Amino acid sequence: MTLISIDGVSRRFGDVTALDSVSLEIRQGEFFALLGPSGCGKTTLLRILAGFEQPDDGAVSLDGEDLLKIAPHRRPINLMFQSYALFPHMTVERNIAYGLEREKLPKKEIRERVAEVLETVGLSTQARRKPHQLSGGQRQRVALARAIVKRPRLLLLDEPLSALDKKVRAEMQLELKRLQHEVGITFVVVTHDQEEAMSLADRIAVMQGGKVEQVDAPIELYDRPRTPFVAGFIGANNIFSGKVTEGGVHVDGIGLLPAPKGVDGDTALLAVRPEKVRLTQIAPKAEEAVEAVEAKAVAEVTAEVKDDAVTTDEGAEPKAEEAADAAEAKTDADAEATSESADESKDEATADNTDEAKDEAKDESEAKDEATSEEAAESTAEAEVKEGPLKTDEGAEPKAPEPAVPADEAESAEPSDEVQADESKGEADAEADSEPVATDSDEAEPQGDAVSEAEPKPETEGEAPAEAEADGGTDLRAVVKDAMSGELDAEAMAEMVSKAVAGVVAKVVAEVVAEVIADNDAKARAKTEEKDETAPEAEVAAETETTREPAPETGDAPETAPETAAETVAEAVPVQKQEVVAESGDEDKADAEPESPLRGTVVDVSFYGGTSHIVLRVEGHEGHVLAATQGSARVEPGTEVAIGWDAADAVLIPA
Ligand SMILES: Nc1ncnc2c1ncn2[C@@H]1O[C@H](COP(=O)(O)OP(=O)(O)OP(=O)(O)O)[C@@H](O)[C@H]1O
Repeated sequence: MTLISIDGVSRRFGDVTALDSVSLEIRQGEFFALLGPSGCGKTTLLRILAGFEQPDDGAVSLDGEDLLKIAPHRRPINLMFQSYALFPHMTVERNIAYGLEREKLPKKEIRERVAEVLETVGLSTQARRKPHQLSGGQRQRVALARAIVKRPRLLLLDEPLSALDKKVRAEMQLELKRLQHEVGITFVVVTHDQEEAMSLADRIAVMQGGKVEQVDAPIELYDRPRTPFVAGFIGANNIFSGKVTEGGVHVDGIGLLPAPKGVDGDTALLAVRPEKVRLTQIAPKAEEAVEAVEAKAVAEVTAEVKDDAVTTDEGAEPKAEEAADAAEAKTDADAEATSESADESKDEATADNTDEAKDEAKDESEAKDEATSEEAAESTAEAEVKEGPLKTDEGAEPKAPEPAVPADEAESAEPSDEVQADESKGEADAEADSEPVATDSDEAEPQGDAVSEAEPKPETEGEAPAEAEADGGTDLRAVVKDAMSGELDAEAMAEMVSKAVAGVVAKVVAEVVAEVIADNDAKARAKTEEKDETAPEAEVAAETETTREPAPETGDAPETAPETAAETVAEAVPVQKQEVVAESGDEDKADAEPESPLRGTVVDVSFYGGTSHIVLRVEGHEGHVLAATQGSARVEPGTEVAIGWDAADAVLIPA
């Protein structure tokens, strides 16, 4: 039932139009809010209801009776001021009783009504205090008690909670709502605080520039804003301006965004709430997958090396274990670190004089003579590596990267870094170069030649051991052998084991990369064929999004280092296959929606109120796109994401 009817009310102050033909209805018993930015005319409308201001045009009625003809003090309306306007020299109960005393009601009735209202606002024990002896929240309750004790039909509250700090304000919001229900009085609150209006009011009139933009329940205002101003003013929103088409809203510089149906050809705003935005991580997931493969492979290979050393030669065990431990500590060492250390070793080795190199060669040949037990260990290690998770048998094995200078050209070439590396190994070593991890079961037999081929130590030229395996990592057999013979100190052993592990890991990563690329390429082809038969426009978008490196025809690995391989995986994995990092709403619905062309970068992630708030930068879009997800988001600044939403979750607003 309508209590107050406001019809075409205008109020001007000189050049300023404070109210411009405002019309709205306030229902009996409801908690109504006038919400809008400073200067939009809220207070002027409140003052007209209270009788302190007269409109230039329009009509206002209460229960169908012309309110404008009633003198302010005779209206069944009370106004609670922002400042509370308490009498400082009077006690709490006298402040509350004041209005009733002015009406000359019987003292007994006044006492009973004051006691009742003190009970309602929870101030019975503070009845004898003066305002300065109360907290802000308590003073606000006294002002409220004084307003409701007269039992008005309508209570007007101008920014009632603005003088309170945040915590007390939250408490008083609840208290105000409880009171309103309890006393059954119609409340009209003026506020510029949308959170306050949304949490207090049954319905809200959103005002802007002296006009009412929309009157609705809070949830409707939030879900179905009807004007651009309301869409931007109530809560956070992502707003895009574009042209309505059959497939969505076309935004210049971005493309076709998912949107509900509208009038084709109209210019409109598309509003999407942050919690409706779905983020799909593009790159990091694939990198993580590669890192996980690397870490797993390194750990397993290291374990193999350790086990072999323990079981085959007790005397050499401490050194080998030390080396393996050091290698384990280096599990996160990537190819870059490996090449860095290789460079260092090389520099050192080049600086060594020839005598030192000769000494080492001599030591090495002595070590070969003592090698029987080491060779046994070596063959065990080799066999284990072949049977383990790092499949290296020739049929399935991706090719290792080619050496920078082929071994058979090394001798004739000018001495470069690569040439030195090849020379150090000699001709017999050339085959081992292309197969850094043993792949032939015959090699499991202990053979003097195999030891010689695998020997990472320089023979004549003084090159560092690491150089000998520049094409794919140090041979594990040689590393284990040296570790057990105690020929090299622990630090050198650690470095070599690390390089050997890196070489094996590179192969495994390359293999995985090749599989993923081939898989994704097949899927992308299938998708393209599917789209050929359906929507031609969608095909263009899909092609733009999924243009990737061509997949190799065979299982051959790309000739890249592991980190490059990781990038390739990231590029090759279609967006649709990626992990959803922030999402709300019905997941089933998402499948049927056209994909949004939006791509963005996470700029900031903050967590408050149980929600992760994600700020994204999107090329072609002014300002940021906001996303929100319950709990902690699995996304970090810098992450590249695909941004989408269900068309039904977006709102189309005529521009
Ligand atoms: N007595 C007056 N004389 C001149 N201009 C006035 C007067 N009262 C209000 N205005 C102007 O009318 C417009 C609306 O003012 P009003 O106080 O109603 O806005 P409001 O929405 O309540 O703002 P706030 O939230 O800042 O209180 C403003 O531009 C204001 O400057």
